[in-house]
Amino acid sequence: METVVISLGGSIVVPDNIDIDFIKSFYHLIASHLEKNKELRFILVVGGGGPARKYQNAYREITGKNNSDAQDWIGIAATRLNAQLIKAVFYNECKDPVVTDPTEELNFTGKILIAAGWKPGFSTDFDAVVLGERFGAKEILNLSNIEMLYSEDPRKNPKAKKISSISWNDFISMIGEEWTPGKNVPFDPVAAKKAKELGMKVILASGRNLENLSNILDKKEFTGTIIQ
Ligand SMILES: Nc1ncnc2c1ncn2[C@@H]1O[C@H](COP(=O)(O)OP(=O)(O)OP(=O)(O)O)[C@@H](O)[C@H]1O
Ligand SMILES: O=c1ccn([C@@H]2O[C@H](COP(=O)(O)O)[C@@H](O)[C@H]2O)c(=O)[nH]1
Repeated sequence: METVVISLGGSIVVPDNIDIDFIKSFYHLIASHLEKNKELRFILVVGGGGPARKYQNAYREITGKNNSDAQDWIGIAATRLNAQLIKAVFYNECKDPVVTDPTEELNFTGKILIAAGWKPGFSTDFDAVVLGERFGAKEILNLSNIEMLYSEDPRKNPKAKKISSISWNDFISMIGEEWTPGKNVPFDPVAAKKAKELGMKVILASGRNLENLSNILDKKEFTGTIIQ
C-alpha cells in the first residue's frame, strides 16, 4: 500500500471564504485516483487559511499583544475546523477521527486519514512531515496557492524567478529558520528542518491546478518545485 501525504494548504481550502468548487473538484480527483489505484491511500493534513490569519490578526488588534502560543492555538483551532469539513466531505473514505496529535496511536482503517494542527511552534507542514515519517512516506506533496517556489515572494515581486528544484540548505537559507505564527511561506522552516534531517523530498505545487495534481499522482511530468 502506498501512502501519499498531502499538506493541503488552507490558502486553497478556505482562502477567505470556503472554496466550495475547489473542495468538490479535489474530492472527485482524489476519489478517482483511489478508484483506479487500489494500492493507494492518502493522508490529508489541512491548513488554517484565511480564518487562521483573520483570528490571529483580531487577537493582535484587540489585545495589542503578540503572544506566539496564543496565536498558534488560534491557528490550530482554524485548521481543526477546516479538517472537520474535509473529513465530512470524505465520509465514505474516512471513518477515523481527525488526527490532532500525529505522534499518538492512530487507526488508519479507510483510504483517507485527515489531520489538523497539533501544538504551537510550527504549521501543519510539520505535522505532515511527522505523519510522513510514521507511515514510511519518502515525500510530502505540499499544495498551496502558488504553482512553485520563486526567487522571492511573487506577491511582493512579480518579476521573481521560478525555481523548479532546490536543495534543503538553499531553501532554508531563503525562508529563514525562525517560526512566526501564520507565516506565509511555501513550506514552514521547522518542517523544512525536520524533512531535511529525514532525507525527505517535498513537492511544492498548485492545489488548484487539478490536471497538474493528477500528473503528480500518476508520476508524470508536472509543474512545481522539488526540494530535496
Ligand atoms: N519564495 C517564495 N516563493 C513562492 N511563494 C512564496 C515565497 N515566499 C513567500 N511566499 C508566499 O507563500 C504563500 C504560500 O504560503 P501560505 O502559508 O499562504 O500557503 P498555505 O500553506 O497553502 O496556506 P496555510 O498556511 O493557510 O495552510 C504564497 O502565496 C506566497 O505569497
Ligand atoms: O501543528 C500546528 C499547526 C498549526 N499551527 C498554527 O496554525 C496556523 C495555521 O496553520 P497552517 O498550517 O499555517 O495553515 C499556523 O500558522 C500556526 O500558527 C500550530 O501552531 N501548530
